[in-house]
Amino acid sequence: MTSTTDRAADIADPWPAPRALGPATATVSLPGSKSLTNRALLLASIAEGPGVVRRALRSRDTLLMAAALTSLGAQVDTSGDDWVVTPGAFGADAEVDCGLAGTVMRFVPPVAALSTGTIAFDGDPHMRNRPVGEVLRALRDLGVSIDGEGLPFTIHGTGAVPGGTVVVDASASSQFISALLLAGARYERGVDIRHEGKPVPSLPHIDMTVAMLREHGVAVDAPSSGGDANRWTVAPGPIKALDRTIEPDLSNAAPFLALAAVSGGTVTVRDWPQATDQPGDQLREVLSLMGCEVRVGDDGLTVTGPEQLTGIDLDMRDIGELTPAVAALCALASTPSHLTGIGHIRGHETDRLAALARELGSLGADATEHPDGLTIRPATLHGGVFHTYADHRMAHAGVIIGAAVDGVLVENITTTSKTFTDFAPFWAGLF
Ligand SMILES: O=C(O)C1=C[C@@H](OP(=O)(O)O)[C@@H](O)[C@H](O)C1
Ligand SMILES: C=C(OP(=O)(O)O)C(=O)O
Repeated sequence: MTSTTDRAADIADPWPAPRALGPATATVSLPGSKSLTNRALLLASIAEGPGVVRRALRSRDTLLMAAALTSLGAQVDTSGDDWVVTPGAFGADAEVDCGLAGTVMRFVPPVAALSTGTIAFDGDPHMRNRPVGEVLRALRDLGVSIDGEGLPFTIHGTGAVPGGTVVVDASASSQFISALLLAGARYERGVDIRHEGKPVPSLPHIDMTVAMLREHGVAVDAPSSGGDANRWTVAPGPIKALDRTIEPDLSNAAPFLALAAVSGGTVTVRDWPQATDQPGDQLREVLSLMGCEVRVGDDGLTVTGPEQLTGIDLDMRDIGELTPAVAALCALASTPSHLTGIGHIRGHETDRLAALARELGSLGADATEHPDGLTIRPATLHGGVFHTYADHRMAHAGVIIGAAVDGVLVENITTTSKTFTDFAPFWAGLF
């Protein structure tokens, strides 16, 4: 994990991003998915018996999730690659550090509400700006006692949650819906959630939640499986214990595949699943649209970059977390790009639309932010410092540009440890 001293050193001494001097060729095995690992850990902690999360991602976000569940009363053995989770009585008073992990700040409170203890939540300085009020409001409506409207907040558990129907505006984050669904089977009446508001982003992440709940034997109705639009229900009942294996993180594949795209090289990501709920799978389509050759074979997903990348017009509402990497590719494309549907990513690890426009612009890109997206036109880029705002995916954007442009320095490269421990040496090893 990155210490405060390491972070200070990174800021004083930004990391020279390796430059691809010819077509890059690489085959990589990537660490596990953050979204799958944190859902798997949480569900295992409230299941009927001990479970195993194989090939769990070991990174800041997942260790924070393991620590949070442990402080509630579960046992999470993170000593090997396969993490064993033993549910326990949730009764101790606890303090939960959310770090900068949306999945911890949104997913843990609905489970903490099952405790008889008092659970206090806080996190990194920027975490206090990220939206969570709707989750807390919904939990109050479902019968939970909470002090606070946003981070920091405290849950006063009584050992049971009545549950029932609730209306949520999830236009700021799909995680609001996933959070309530993940705990809902353990509520006395389950949950019946209706979304009211602008469209919900990142819908594939809610489908991931629904699929994993069903694998645990939970009965779920969802719009994507024939249910009413904007309505999700979970029936009360037991959560089966499971032994499951985590897929590689396909969103974190973005910089690696982008390396092929910007260098005209060929990169293979091993163990690309044939079928998956991860939105990162849509990189196949995005990279094809930009002119890459993309094929899935027995060895994984292979991308070969074109001579020149083509810009794209793309609604990214479903795949907002891919925006920094895609925006970096757009800044290197020979035609304009319009990325839309992503106003909500202003509430991610940083305001990603503002940060991308500023940082790509500081390297010479013609990038304009709009309320719900970015326009990026062709321009000649140059070196300079790329600031990351403690955002792992901003760092990915920086290294992608740095692979194609001389003299790019990425500030606070170790912020990548949020979802990828030792990213910098791994990335440098490809050059
Ligand atoms: O449920 C999840 O695991 C996630 C949902 C998405 O959040 P938003 O809906 O807030 O974009 C995504 O961006 C985030 O990286 C992970
Ligand atoms: C938005 C992201 O993370 P979080 O889970 O913290 O919301 C992300 O990883 O791009």
